[in-house]
This record gives sequence, C-alpha cells and structure tokens, in this order.
Amino acid sequence: MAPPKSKMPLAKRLGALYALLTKSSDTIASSSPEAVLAKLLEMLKQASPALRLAITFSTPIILLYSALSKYGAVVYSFMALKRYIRSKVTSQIKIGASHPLQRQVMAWLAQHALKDAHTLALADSAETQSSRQLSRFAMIYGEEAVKPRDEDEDDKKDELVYVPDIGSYTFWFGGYKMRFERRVHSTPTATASGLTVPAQEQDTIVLSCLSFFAGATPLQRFLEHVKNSNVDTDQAMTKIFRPAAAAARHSPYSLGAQSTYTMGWDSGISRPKRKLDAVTLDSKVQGPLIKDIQDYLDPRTKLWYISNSIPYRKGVLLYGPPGTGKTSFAAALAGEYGLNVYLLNLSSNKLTDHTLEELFEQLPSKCIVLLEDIDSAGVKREDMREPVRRVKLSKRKSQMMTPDAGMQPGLFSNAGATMMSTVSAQRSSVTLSGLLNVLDGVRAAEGRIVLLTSNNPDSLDKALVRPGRIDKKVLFGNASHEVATKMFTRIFSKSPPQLLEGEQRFDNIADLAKQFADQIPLDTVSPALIQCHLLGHRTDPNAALAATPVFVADILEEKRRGTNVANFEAGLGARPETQERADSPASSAESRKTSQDLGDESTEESEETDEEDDEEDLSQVMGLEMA
Ligand SMILES: Nc1ncnc2c1ncn2[C@@H]1O[C@H](COP(=O)(O)OP(=O)(O)OP(=O)(O)O)[C@@H](O)[C@H]1O
Repeated sequence: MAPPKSKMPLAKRLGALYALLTKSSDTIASSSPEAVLAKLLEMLKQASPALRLAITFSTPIILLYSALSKYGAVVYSFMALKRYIRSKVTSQIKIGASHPLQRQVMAWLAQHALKDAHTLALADSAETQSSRQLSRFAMIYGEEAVKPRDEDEDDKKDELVYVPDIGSYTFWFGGYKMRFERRVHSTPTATASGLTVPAQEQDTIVLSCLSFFAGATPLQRFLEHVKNSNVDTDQAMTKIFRPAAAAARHSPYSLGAQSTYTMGWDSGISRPKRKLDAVTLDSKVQGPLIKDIQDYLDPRTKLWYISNSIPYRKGVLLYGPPGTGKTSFAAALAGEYGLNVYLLNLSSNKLTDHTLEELFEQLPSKCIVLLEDIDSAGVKREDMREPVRRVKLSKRKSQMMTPDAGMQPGLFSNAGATMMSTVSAQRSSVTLSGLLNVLDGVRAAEGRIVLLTSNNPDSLDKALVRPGRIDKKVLFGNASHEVATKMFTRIFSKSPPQLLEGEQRFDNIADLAKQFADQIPLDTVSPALIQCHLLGHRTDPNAALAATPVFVADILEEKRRGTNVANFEAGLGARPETQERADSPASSAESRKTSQDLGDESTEESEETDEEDDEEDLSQVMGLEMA
C-alpha cells in the first residue's frame, strides 16, 4: 500500500528545502574538495550501478579536458600573438581577375616555380600565350630556367602549359620566400542598362611574403620583374583589342574594380609587330604620312597642342581599292611606334551610340583606333537611317569581286562588288552624330590616332571627313612601277640564312625587279594580287618573271569580263560560271528572302556569322598575316 501523500503546504516544503541546501553547502564549504568529491561519488555509486559505470569512464575525461583547457588558453594566446606578429611583418598583394598582370604572374610561375607543385591546372589559351611570350623573352635575353624553343614552337597549338591550380604554393624570389594563393569566386549576376551578365567564375590571386623590415618591397620587385618580362616581350608584339560585353572583358584600366560600363575592351591578343617596310607604298605617299604621324607622336607636339588649347587628336582616312595595304599599314604603324590597336567594326549590331561612347572613354591616351570599311558600316544621320535592313558587304566577300565591276565615278571596287556579291543584311545602331561625338566630343580621348579605312570615300558624309575630324586623307592606290619593283625586290632578296635547302641566291634581283615592274600595267593591279603572284614562286624569281605575262593577261581579261579576280589570289584560275552565278545578287536575294521566310532567328544568325567573318578577316590581316 502506498504511503499517504504528505499534506505539507508548498511554502513549508520550500522552507525545508532551503534549510537542507544551506546545511549541505555549509558542510561542503567546511570540507576539502577531495572529501566533497569522494562523498558525491559514494552517493552516486550507491544510486545506480549504470550511473557508477558512466561516472567511472567520464570522470577522467572531464578532468583531462579541464586540465587541457587551462593550457588551451595559453596555446590560443600564443597563436593570436603569432598572427599579430605575422600581420606586422607579412606583406600581401592581391591581384584581381581583371588586372592583366594576373595572367602574367601565373605564366611566370608556370615556368619558374612549379617544379615541385603537386596540383596543377592546364592553362587556358590566354595563359598559354603569356607563357609563350615569356619563353620567347627568356630565349632572347638568355634568362635561365627556360629551355630554348624552336622558332616554330609557338605554332604548336596543342602545347600543354601548366599553371598553379586553386590553392597555395610557395616559391623563392630575390632571397624571399613568397606564398602564392589562387582563389576562385563567382561574381554575382549584374544587370546594367538592361544587359544581363551571367555569373562568372573569377580568379583572384594573393601574393604574400615574410619581410621584417622591407614591407611590400620584395613583392613589388617580384611584380616589377614579371611585368618587365612582359613589357620587353611586348616590344616585339602589337596588342589588338576588340569590344567585349561587360563581364567578359578584362579592361587593363579597370584594375579589378567592377565597372558600370556595359561595354569595354577585351584582354587583347598579341601579334608579332609588323614592320613599316613590309607594306610597300609609293615613297611620295609613305614619306609624308609617316612624317606626319611621327611629328604628332613627338612629346613636344603634345605640349604645343596643350599650350595652344588645341585638342590633341589625329584622324586619318586611308582610302583606295581593296588589297592596297590600308589595314596592313595601320598594323605596321602600330608596330613601328609601339602602339596598341583598338579595332572597331561599326557595322556590329552590338554597338550603339552609347556603347561606342563607353568604348572611347576607356581608350588609353596613346593608341590607334581602327575603324575599318567605314563606308560599308552604314553609319547615317538619324533622319536618313533606314527602317529596313541595309545591304552590307563582308570584307572577304568584297575581295572575291572584280575590282572594276560596276564602278562608278569616285568609287572603288567595293561599290561594284556590293552589286554583285553575296550580300548580307545588317543593321548598324551607331548614328553619324554618335560617331562624330566620339571623334571630337568633349569626352573624346586625347592623344589617340583614329584611322578610318574606306573603299568608297565619296559615300562618306562630309561632316565625318571634314578637316578637324579627319586631318589627312591618303589614297592607297593600285601598284605603281615603284611599288611593283619594291615588292619584287623585297620578296626575292634573301640573306643566306633565309635560303631553303637547294635554293640559290640571286644577285640580279634589281634587274629582274625592273623587268617585272615594266610588265605590270600602271595603277591596275593591287599589291595584294602582286604579292600573291610572287609568293607563288617564292624561291624562284625567274619563274615569277616568266609567269608574269600570263598573270597580267589573266587579270586584264578577268577585269574586262567583270569576273572574279580573287581566284588569282588563291591561285585557282578562273572561277566556274556556276559558282559565279551562285554569288549573284539574284540568288543571294533569294536566299535572303528564304532566310527571312524562315524567321528572324536564322537571319540574325547569318548576321552574326558575317560579323564574325569580318572580324576574322581583319584579325588575319592585323595579326596572322603580320607574322
Ligand atoms: N602595299 C602593300 N604592300 C605589301 N603588302 C600588301 C600591300 N597591300 C596589300 N598587301 C597584302 O595584301 C593583303 C591584304 O591587304 P590589306 O587588307 O592591308 O588591304 P586593304 O587595303 O586594307 O584592303 P580592304 O580595302 O579590302 O580592307 C595583306 O596580306 C597584305 O600583306
């Protein structure tokens, strides 16, 4: 039977409990800790065997933990002190993804400091490019630790180049142990002016080094070293930049800061410099033009402009038939004066007045801005802008056309070519006032040289080419006697190391060149065609000379018939009539109609393709053909 429940009121019960606790605490206070613990354990042991077991195991652990935590505080304090001291003697430099030096540092490390690294990553093409540049530099200047490369090694597109993977590495430089850390983070999706930029993974690298008294100097020296390696390499290269959407670009001028621009310049591609004498021009054209540019670039000229409050800018229009060296000259000029080239294709439907302005704002003070085929870019006054599609000729297609076909007074061959070629429709969103604004508006960059090329200068708006905007207009004509002579001489005058096996050296090149030039009708054949003909017999000037009458006769015949001269460039002979017809306006109009019938999407696609074709052509002339 259960004992009857106590009827003691709550207040009394609490009072009793209080008295018991006070008494026990007095007992505890008067006993030693060991006695209290022993008593407690005794009580618990009697309470339950399971509890006794638990206590037996847990007590030593608890005692050990409390002992260690006493020392843990010491360890923690020591670590904090170490961190503090380290922060006082460690210097650190962070390099954001958009800074061009980041790639160069990776490339440098790939070649010099990764021998012992366990985790590596394969470099992307840009890193590979930097790495190759550095190698070439090392080869030229005899820097150690880089094996010499074959001349043609740069062409190995599939060469594997390693860079540090995500993580940290240590290396030595200038007697200091340095730490390199590569981190990757995603940039948030940004929306600016309606342009949605997809999130992108971006690299950040952090360089640090323990330097008690030198501060950040060792790191700065290291970066200087890497940069100088590249600067010297760059002396043999011309960099070519093209527009890129906000997140994809790596503007060298944004220094990692998130820019508000929707359009910027890409990270650029490096191409071997082209020499001025590789572009053969009449001396009466070349001399004054180069002198003019040279004078303009002289620092004294800049001072003079500033002191006279005249905007320090230059605009030059290079006009003439296709294949006369306008683009090549722009590339050579850049190479000669160590300027970078900023390529703009105004017919790109990605460009608007606003983005064009943004791009000009981001130009460095000394550079060449190349606006190619300005006449076919379709830039018009706002009130003249057609609501429908504009006919646009891609450069490659233009070169497939007969130079004289459909020629009107004042127009060079592209105009005729436009009538005959495969055409593509494209809209230009840049207006004339937008273009004029960037050329001479208040925000236009000072010090740059704007080169415009055109096959059809008469179609250009007078406002665009008026003095002040365009200071000089230079005709690049078909080959004169002088140009033909110079081209023959340049191609066949070889020094002994340039001779192939079994190839002989000719001492009578001057004589052969004159005989060659005598056969070239004046102002009729483009230097591009001449170059192509001569290169077809690159090792044998006599063969080139012997083949010249047929070459000239074929060109004259093709011109008379109004068919395609470009086949000679490819060395293919006359083009089949059927193919010619396939390129006719009728068939292209039909295909255009078909593509329109298929819907906007397919037309847009062809626009993109044409745009890419144009850029590819241009890059080839600017870059690959420069090599
Ligand atoms: N005057 C020249 N001297 C040496 N090579 C030339 C010359 N003109 C053209 N070429 C060669 O012809 C090719 C095409 O030249 P380029 O693109 O510079 O001509 P362009 O006048 O700009 O043509 P387009 O008007 O079609 O743009 C290049 O590979 C270049 O090497």
